[in-house]
Parts: sequence; structure tokens; C-alpha cells
Amino acid sequence: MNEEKVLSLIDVSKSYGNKRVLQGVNLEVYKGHIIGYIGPNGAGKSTTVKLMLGLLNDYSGKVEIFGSDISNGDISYKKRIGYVPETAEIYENLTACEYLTFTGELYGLKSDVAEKKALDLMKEFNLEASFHQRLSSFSKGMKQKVLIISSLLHDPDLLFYDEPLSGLDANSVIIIKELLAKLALQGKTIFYSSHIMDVVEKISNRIVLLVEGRVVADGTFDELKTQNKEGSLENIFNQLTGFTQHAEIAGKIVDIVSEDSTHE
Ligand SMILES: Nc1ncnc2c1ncn2[C@@H]1O[C@H](COP(=O)(O)OP(=O)(O)OP(=O)(O)O)[C@@H](O)[C@H]1O
Repeated sequence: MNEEKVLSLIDVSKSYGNKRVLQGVNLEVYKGHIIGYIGPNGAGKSTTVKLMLGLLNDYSGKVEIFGSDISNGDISYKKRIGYVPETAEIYENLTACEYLTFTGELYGLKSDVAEKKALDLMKEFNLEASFHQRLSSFSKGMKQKVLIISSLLHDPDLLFYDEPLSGLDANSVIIIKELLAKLALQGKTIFYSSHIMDVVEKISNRIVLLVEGRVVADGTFDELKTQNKEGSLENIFNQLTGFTQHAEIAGKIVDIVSEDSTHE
């Protein structure tokens, strides 16, 4: 294959205490691809992302990004990465302008360049009027847009998006989907982790399903569909995770909620 490998995980395992949360993960991701990284709660998706970002040490196996082992002490690869975390610690006391200029500078942009780019991007997200307001006054969706802007300011080559659509309205979701497709066409690589199956199904060139720290499926949506004889990614997910008790569990929850519900 002539495609340029942007990241690879080779037999990567990670434990927290006695608990092995990644169990020999192998993965190769190529330039310009959008990888949908899915799996049940607790499967190890965020752990994989944090590990690739160099936020977690103490793993076994090898992680290579842009052709270099990330454990070699050279952290310059981080300047080429944009990250939207699942849950972000955002500096609420800063204004959007201050926050974005600060993060842009951390990625090596000049202050005035970062500020101008931030304002231009805020305008496109219809947030111009809030540019000088504190983030503490922002709604959840507005904060999410700021996080997305901060992941893009330095024009990174590789994006790690962990549930990036959280809190976004339907119009903004469409913008982000289009944006990701355009960035991929430009040669950016996107590692996209989410529980919103219909979005993953539509935007990903390849889908990787992680269950209990192991890759149990890896292929295009069409390949997964052929292999599993299921219609939607949601159905494939249900089948491959072996989960069929939806109605039974929902029924039990209703029973528990209505138990002893006589009010004083
Ligand atoms: N700092 C930590 N200390 C101990 N255990 C952890 C820690 N972080 C994660 N875990 C455990 O590792 C496992 C994988 O967690 P992770 O956050 O990677 O899952 P996930 O696939 O991203 O889940 P979700 O879909 O719920 O976000 C879980 O069992 C979790 O309890």
C-alpha cells in the first residue's frame, strides 16, 4: 500500500492497577482517513486516545505517530495534533478570546495571528458577539464550539475527536460533519470516537470496534455490513457486542422506578 501511515498501535496494552483495559490493540491509520472508533462504555476508547496523545505512560507495545515512536522523548509531534476531549477542563474565567489566543500560543502561533484566526472561526460558528465574554457564561454547545475551534487553530495534521458533537444543535452537527469531510480531503487524518452511530456510519472511511480492550471489528462500513448481515451500524454494534437484552433491562428499570412509589 502506498498510503502514508499517520499512526499505528502495535500490540498495545494498558492496565490501571490490576485491571487490563487495553489488551493487545493493533491499529493502522492512514493519511486523509476518518477512523470511527466505537465501543461500549468502558471499552477503552478514551484510554487509547489519551495514550496516543502522550497523556498516559506505563503501557506496553508501541505507539507510532507520523512515523516515530512517541516514547522516544521527542514531543514535537504534539504540535501537529488537535484534540477535543470527551470532558474538557476549560478555563471558565477566561474570555473566549483569551482562551483561544492562549491555546493558539501554546501550539506556537503568534498572539495576534491566534486572536485573528479565533475571531474569524468564532464568526463562522455565529459566536462573534460572545468573543469577549467569559466562558463561564457560555452554554454547553457554545463551549463545545470553542473546544472545536481550539483544536483547529494551529491547522493540525491529525485530529483526535472524542464525542465532539456533544451538546451541538442539529445545524452545527451538519457543519462539523461537512468540515471533517473537507479536512480529510485536504489530507488531514481524523480519529473520531463517538457513540452516535449514524454519524460514525456516514463520515468514517473505516470503523474500528473495541470491546473490553480488544479490536473485534475493523473495516469499512460496507465490509462490516457484509460480514455481519446487519443493516445499520447500530445493529452491527448490537450484534458484535452480543447485546440483546434491551427491552428486558428497560422493563426492569421501569419496575424498579415504580416499586414502593407511594409518596409520604
Ligand atoms: N484513571 C483511571 N483509573 C482507573 N481506571 C480507569 C481510569 N480511566 C479509565 N479507567 C477504566 O478503564 C476502562 C476504560 O475506560 P475508558 O474511559 O477508556 O473507556 P471508554 O471506552 O472511553 O468509555 P466511554 O464510552 O464510557 O467514554 C474503564 O473500565 C474505566 O473504569
